[in-house]
Amino acid sequence: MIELRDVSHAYDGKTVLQGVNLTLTERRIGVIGSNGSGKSTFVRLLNGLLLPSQGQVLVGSLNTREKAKEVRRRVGFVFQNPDNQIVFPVVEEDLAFGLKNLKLPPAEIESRITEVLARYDLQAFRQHSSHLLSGGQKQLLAISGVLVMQPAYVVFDEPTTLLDLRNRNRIVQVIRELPQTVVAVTHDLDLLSDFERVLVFDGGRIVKDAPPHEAVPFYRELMAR
Ligand SMILES: Nc1ncnc2c1ncn2[C@@H]1O[C@H](COP(=O)(O)OP(=O)(O)OP(=O)(O)O)[C@@H](O)[C@H]1O
Repeated sequence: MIELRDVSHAYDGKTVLQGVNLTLTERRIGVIGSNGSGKSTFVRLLNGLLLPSQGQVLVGSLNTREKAKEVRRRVGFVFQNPDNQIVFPVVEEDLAFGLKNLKLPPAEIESRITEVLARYDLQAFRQHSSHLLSGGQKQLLAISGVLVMQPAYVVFDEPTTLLDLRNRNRIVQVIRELPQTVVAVTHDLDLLSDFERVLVFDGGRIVKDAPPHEAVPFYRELMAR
């Protein structure tokens, strides 16, 4: 469970998120809203990438303000652009980085990397240059880098925006199959069809919190005004 208690956030004195009180227990939670409505700010608060200017964010019993490292281990974050996430020049090294930081035994590191590469059909790319992968493969590698850490939650910030339709469909399938709790910011409304809960942001506030069959039409109407 992730809980936000009276959370607000400001950048340089300008409030962009206000009065957010939420308990997130569902397995699939979507976040939609216009450009600049506060979606990315909201999801960055969930894993302690950002700390709230006011209020508290709790992941289980962990306060993001006090337990940043533990929170980040439990809440993985996949950025819109995999180039911002892929750090190492070789696929295998990129996947091993976080695991080595955890000081896991080499055999455990090896088995986690082998498993995730097999899961996403990337075995042939193990020794490949990570930055020479295709856009879709890079997004899979970025997701793999998060999954090897075995987080309980995975947050996606616009995971399909940069992808062509085939790769977009692949990533949608990957998200569907994840056993983890997923929170996804998206402008790709079809992605949300099987989600349980959708939060609609407008001007830094949540203006609708409902299942997709209610929240998506509400958002379409809001954008048509
Ligand atoms: N690091 C920052 N410093 C200052 N202002 C910021 C920063 N990040 C975001 N903002 C501002 O905060 C507001 C909310 O931005 P945020 O990125 O959370 O919105 P968003 O809903 O994710 O938008 P988009 O759909 O365009 O990605 C915007 O006005 C944005 O310009």
